[in-house]
Amino acid sequence: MTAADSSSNTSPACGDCVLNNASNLRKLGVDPAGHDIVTAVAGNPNTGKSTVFNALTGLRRHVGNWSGKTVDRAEGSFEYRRRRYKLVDLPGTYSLLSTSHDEDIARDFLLFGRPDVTVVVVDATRLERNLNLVLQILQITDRVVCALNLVDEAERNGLTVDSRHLTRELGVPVVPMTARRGTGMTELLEAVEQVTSGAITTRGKRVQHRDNRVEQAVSRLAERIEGKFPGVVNTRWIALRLLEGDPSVERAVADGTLGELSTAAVIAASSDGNTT
Ligand SMILES: Nc1nc2c(ncn2[C@@H]2O[C@H](COP(=O)(O)OP(=O)(O)OP(=O)(O)O)[C@@H](O)[C@H]2O)c(=O)[nH]1
Ligand SMILES: [Mg+2]
Repeated sequence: MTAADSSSNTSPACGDCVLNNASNLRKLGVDPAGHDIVTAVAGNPNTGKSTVFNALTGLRRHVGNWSGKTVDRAEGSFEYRRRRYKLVDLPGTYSLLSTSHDEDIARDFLLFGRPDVTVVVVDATRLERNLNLVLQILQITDRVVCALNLVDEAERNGLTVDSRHLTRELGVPVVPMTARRGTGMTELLEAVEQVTSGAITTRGKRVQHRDNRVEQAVSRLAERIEGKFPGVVNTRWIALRLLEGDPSVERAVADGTLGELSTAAVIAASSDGNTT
């Protein structure tokens, strides 16, 4: 694997993450029983997520609902190098900000379900727009593999993406692929295996704020969140959302539900009372 950051060491091997986080996953409607690794598939709409999902699971998928919602959730399983993977297809989203149910679901699953690895499928022909979501996900988790899909389309349009450079820039493996033809699938599996086994460690790019005062405000607020809700994960991300005025996160802090392990469902439910 060419991940440039194999020397860095912020992402621990996570062979036991599923066990540690099983109850949270169940609360989010995903039962990891019988699996070693939970893998989320995220990405903008129409980037080939289902194509990747189907190729990996051989179409052995179960379609359910996110609890209390009518957004389809596809789950499937596969085995690779003697480990059982559960694959969870998240709704296609442009961002993780709280502007729609789909975004809430994707965000909450990544924040509180803490999958062992997230495959973010990006469209190589629309890289700039797609990287927005990748960068947002990297603020939440380092355990990411970027599937750079639709490389055939990009080539047809005269575009070449330097995936090694992108790997260095993002700090996570970027795997070029043409999922419709099955090209790059083995490399994707290998990258997923290496990230989850700890064979390579990743250090996702963190967005730095140029203004020092913003950084200080985020740190101070994150400390206070940690003080008020000990053990809550991703305090920095929550602090940023509060500073941006994210209404669902504001509500979860104000009514104390942020401290509950079922926060995910609470945030999603309080941000939009309707099921779509
Ligand atoms: N040319 C090309 N087309 C692809 C590739 N991968 C997927 N597609 C096509 O892109 C379209 C969308 O693929 P999907 O797998 O449904 O994408 P998705 O991200 O699941 O879409 P949503 O669930 O609607 O967000 C389909 O017509 C696929 O056949 C690829 O590598 N190259
Ligand atoms: Mg799909």
